Amino acid sequence: MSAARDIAQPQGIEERRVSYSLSTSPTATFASPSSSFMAGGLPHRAAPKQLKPFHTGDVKILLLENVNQTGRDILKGQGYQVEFLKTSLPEDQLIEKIRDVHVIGIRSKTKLTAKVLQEAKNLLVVGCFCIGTNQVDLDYAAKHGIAVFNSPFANSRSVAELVIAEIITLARQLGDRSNEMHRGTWNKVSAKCWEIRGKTLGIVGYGHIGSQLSVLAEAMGMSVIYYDILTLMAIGTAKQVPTLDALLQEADFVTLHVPETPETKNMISTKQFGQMKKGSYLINASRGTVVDIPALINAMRDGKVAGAALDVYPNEPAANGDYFNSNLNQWGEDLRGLSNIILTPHIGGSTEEAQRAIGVEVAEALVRYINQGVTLGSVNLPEIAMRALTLDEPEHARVIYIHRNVPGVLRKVNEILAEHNVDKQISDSKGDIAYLMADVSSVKTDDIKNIRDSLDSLNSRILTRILY
Ligand SMILES: NC(=O)C1=CN([C@@H]2O[C@H](COP(=O)(O)OP(=O)(O)OC[C@H]3O[C@@H](n4cnc5c(N)ncnc54)[C@H](O)[C@@H]3O)[C@@H](O)[C@H]2O)C=CC1
Ligand SMILES: O=C(O)CCC(=O)C(=O)O
Repeated sequence: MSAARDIAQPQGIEERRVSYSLSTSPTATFASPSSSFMAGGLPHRAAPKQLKPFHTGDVKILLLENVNQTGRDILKGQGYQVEFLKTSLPEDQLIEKIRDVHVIGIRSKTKLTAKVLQEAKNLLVVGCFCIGTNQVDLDYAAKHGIAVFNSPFANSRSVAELVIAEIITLARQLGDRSNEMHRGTWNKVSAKCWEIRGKTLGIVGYGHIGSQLSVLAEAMGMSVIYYDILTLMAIGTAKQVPTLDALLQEADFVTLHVPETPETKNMISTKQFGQMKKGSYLINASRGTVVDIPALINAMRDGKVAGAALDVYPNEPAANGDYFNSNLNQWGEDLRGLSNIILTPHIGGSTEEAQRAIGVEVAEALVRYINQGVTLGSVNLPEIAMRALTLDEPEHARVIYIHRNVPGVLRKVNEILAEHNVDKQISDSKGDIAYLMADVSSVKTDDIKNIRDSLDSLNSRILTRILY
């Protein structure tokens, strides 16, 4: 890692607080967290000091995939240079762009693989303006001192509401009836159209979305069962079942809310469709790799599955347009030809409320990390928060040392820091990676340079940042 990854808090820029309308109603407002939270999570009377690193230079941020205005405003408000694009980028263009930036903001489509990240010599931090982080090589990022943040639940309610809409839409074949009417055909039928009251919803993955959905479904008179690799407290009268097979055999509607992992790849395939009740329904708003789509097509053609709603696909286009064709996914035409199938373009989290909240949450996490080194909410580094330095402390510096988690490092670091007054220090590890933060007082520019040079010379070093 090069020392160039120390970046500047541009001087003379005030940290601005922003309020946004993030409502459950169009008129309500939501204020972002208080400044004491911004200052590192602990109440403190003096104004937090604007930290700048040893080497100055403007913070360059690339925001892809139409990150919400709220996030853009917060980052621009800091005086950072923000480049904004509505789409994701193909790998070659991404590599060109990422070389130059300190921060990249993405959603679910941009693949930050090891190949891409190894070109990102200045990259300090990735902001995933979404829940899923499967699109980022988290391990590679951690091993190279690149922090990754996401928004763990700001769009959960939006996904849960979409799924509720889909359950009724499938049960009543609303998609097909609406399409027929659009073509001028009146087709008033009740055969194989059902109420959802009294039916069983099987939720696979009972996390933020699954559990939220459970409450909504019970409120509409459904019975809820769920399967999760963890033993989780049931909400309402929902019941955890011990195996996926047990869930598939009992549920009238199966809905998937698991992350993309090696274990969830093709989790629902021919064998699992075989276990499902005849005439049941499948909903997937998790990740496209979780369902084996050719197997779904067969199960629907056989009548085993009476309807399906898909929001996610193994391959998704980078931008809006006429891209959802057989070039993208070879089974595209077959899927579109089925009856009672709802196909949506990965919009589970696409509501004004969710996108605004995500914009605020992730942008604020990025600002805290850039300006203060605080890792609260990071998905790949240990979570560290320490009271901010304040304007009352003129000759202080914050030392951040990201290192390999091997024996003896703290002794060596503290030998280096021992010549100075360490006001506060904190260290934590996550797997192979450890993160140390120390505030030292009465340091002059030469001291800061010496501290950095000494830390940089340690074998365990991944990244040194000094903010002062
Ligand atoms: N369609 C869309 O726009 C959106 C899709 N998502 C997707 O939904 C997924 C779930 O989101 P959350 O509920 O917020 O995640 P979460 O992390 O809160 O919950 C996921 C649950 O799945 C469980 N799980 C993991 N592996 C499993 C396995 N092999 N079998 C059974 N259970 C397993 C976990 O233990 C956890 O309880 C995200 O990872 C993301 O991929 C999230 C937001 C929007
Ligand atoms: O809104 C997006 O782009 C992605 C939503 C999603 O899948 C997520 O939050 O994980």
